[in-house]
Amino acid sequence: MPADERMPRKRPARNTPAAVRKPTGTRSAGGKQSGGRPSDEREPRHAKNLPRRIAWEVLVDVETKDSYANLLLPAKLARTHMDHQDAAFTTELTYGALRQQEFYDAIIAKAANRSLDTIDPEPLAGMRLGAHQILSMRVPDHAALSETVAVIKSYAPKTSGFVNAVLRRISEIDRAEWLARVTAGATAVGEQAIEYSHPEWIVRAMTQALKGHGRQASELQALLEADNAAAKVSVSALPGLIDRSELPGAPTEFSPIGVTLETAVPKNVDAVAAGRARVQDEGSALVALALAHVQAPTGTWADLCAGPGGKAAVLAAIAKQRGTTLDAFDSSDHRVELVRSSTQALDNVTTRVQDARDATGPYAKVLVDVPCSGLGALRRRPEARYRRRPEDINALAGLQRELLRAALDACAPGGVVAYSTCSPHYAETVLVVDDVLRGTDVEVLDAPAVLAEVTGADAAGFSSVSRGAGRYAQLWPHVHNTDGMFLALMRKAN
Ligand SMILES: C[S@@+](CC[C@H](N)C(=O)[O-])C[C@H]1O[C@@H](n2cnc3c(N)ncnc32)[C@H](O)[C@@H]1O
Repeated sequence: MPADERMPRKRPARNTPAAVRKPTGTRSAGGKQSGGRPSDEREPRHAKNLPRRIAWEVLVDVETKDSYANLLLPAKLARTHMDHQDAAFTTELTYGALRQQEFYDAIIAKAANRSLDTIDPEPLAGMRLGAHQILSMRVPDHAALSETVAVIKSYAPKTSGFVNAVLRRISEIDRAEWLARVTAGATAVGEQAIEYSHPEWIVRAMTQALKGHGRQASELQALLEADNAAAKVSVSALPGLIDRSELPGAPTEFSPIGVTLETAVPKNVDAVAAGRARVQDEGSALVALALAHVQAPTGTWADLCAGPGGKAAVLAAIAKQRGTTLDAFDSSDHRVELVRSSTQALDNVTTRVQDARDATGPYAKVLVDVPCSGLGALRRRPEARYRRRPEDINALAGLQRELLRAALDACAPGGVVAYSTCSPHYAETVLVVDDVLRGTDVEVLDAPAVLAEVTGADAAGFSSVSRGAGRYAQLWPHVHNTDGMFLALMRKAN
């Protein structure tokens, strides 16, 4: 395929208003597929059009089986022998179509002149895939159409004419004109929801999060755009096991132990395979590094919500350098298994399948990286935004508070607790810490200043300058190019 097919097309500036919301769900029309999908085992290794076929399969499974694209796609790619460019093209097709699904669905509903819940998942996935190539990538329209329809023809032949007709209609006008049509009459929030494919409640929550953490509401567009951009793949070199200079890629901007991989595939990096380095968002690395950096009494450290083990691996590596050990808890067997794998190169970790609310300690340092909505990591989990519900925030609020209280209880006098989320949502971050600390003599440490010492960057850039006198830290995808991690550091009284 020509090189420029693989490049995302630069998005033109947005314009006008209106509504339309996609329904998904049970389908009846659009033709039932009759070809059936082959299992991966039967795939010809160098099948023509493999990127589009794999992308289409992932989209169908995300829609029909609630699969996670960030788990399914790498597994499928690992079974092929694609070169780096084709793998990147497949990833852009899949993640791009998912990230902008609400926008494409609004367009498909208009172009097909029918409600989406009357379209079967297989042709719908083909339309989303085609729409992404036509409206957001530099794929020539004729290739986007014919190659996408060819995939549908092989596996759902009775629907290929329908997919072809809809994609043809989509290709007749440009993205800006479609945007104007599908947003005509929408409220300002509704318009942003469609244009950036974020459910309205998330648009509102992000606006509130920006304001709540002391930033400008005018940054919203940049934040939503960052959620729709491909996230870099970064790897952390576990301190004491390997130096980042020994890894391929460029040094990360903030984390002193990270590199950004440009062309290397993580599983092909020996140090990753051997457990001496780990794929990890830079923001996650910074949370672990910040806790490790703060002075505390000697003694064992704990990670109360450790699975799958990214931060635990960094903490354990540093704990080993300091002659101490890490207790890693998780309530899920499977997640503890992942922690064992992430810390395979270290011998100072005890894993515990246990509800961390029963942790006893005392621990010198405690990380509590609580279960959260994940709204800060939408760029890495492209379908998560459609699965999350506003009520999830309240559902997690009690557990988040209980886990933070348990962390403080399990912490030794004079010890340090780090509370973190991969969400900037105000109710999961500032409100939890403020609530739990009210009436206690726990000291809130200056997390932005600690991050400044770890990174060499200016503390103000990390600060959540709302409550907590600027002592909480909030990272942002559109500012730091990291996941949206929140960090509060606290010292228990002696
Ligand atoms: C945000 S993830 C942690 C990510 C991890 N720190 C990392 O960096 O790889 C939250 C974890 O908390 C675990 N969890 C949820 N409730 C828990 C509880 N009551 N006790 C211990 N772990 C819990 C979940 O199974 C999940 O693995």
